[in-house]
Amino acid sequence: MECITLNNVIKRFDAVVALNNISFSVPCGGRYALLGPNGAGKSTTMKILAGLLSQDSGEVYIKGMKPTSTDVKRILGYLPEESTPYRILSVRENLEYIASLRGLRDGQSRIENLIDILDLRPYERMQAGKLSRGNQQKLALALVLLHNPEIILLDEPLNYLDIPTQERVIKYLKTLVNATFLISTHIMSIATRLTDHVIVISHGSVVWVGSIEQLKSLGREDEPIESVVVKLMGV
Ligand SMILES: Nc1ncnc2c1ncn2[C@@H]1O[C@H](COP(=O)(O)OP(=O)(O)OP(=O)(O)O)[C@@H](O)[C@H]1O
Repeated sequence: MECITLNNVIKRFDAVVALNNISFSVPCGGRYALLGPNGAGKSTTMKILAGLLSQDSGEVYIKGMKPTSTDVKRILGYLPEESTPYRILSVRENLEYIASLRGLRDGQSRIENLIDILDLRPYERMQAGKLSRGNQQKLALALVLLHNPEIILLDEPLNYLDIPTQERVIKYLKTLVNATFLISTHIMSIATRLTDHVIVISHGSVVWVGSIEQLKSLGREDEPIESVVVKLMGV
């Protein structure tokens, strides 16, 4: 079954065609990276999938449902590229507020667990607006993962994180074996560690889809995977 589907999606911002008839799908349980040069349309795609932007034409489904539907909001976790938690609430208050909005029965235990996994314990009483950028990113990730979403859309998830935290986050995301992932990133090592398939887009259209193994096999022996991706992007 497909958990993420885009069929012939077009999105314009005035004269700019951000998405130009883009189509791809991610099977349920799939772990896909979305790669593309600056301005290719990755964040626009993610925002449409999260129900925050509407397409001009084409079809978009999350598990067969429209992204704006309440049922999708229950099962989807979306991390935007520049995520900002509620600045005047503390780390713990942010988590408690979202747990309560989502009506989570196991909210308290999930909050404790994520505070530990993301190493937020020393900052739990600090206002989010006073956190370092990296600690804000950790909180943003915790807020996205709090309800144990089935479909996880992450736009540059490891931005600002120090290396030990990157490793913790990678380890944790790997434990979520039943979730469907679409991860937009510019960093190939993040794609290869967190996903097993890639969708390469350029100028708002898909130019290549395949497994990381297939991607590697396109290059010469010892050719860095980044170099293969650059050729596919046509930049
Ligand atoms: N709100 C907006 N208003 C006008 N143009 C926009 C808007 N959002 C995106 N665009 C344009 O749409 C195109 C695709 O942008 P998008 O942010 O989706 O690309 P991206 O692949 O995420 O880029 P990057 O890797 O630089 O983050 C770009 O030309 C961008 O300038």
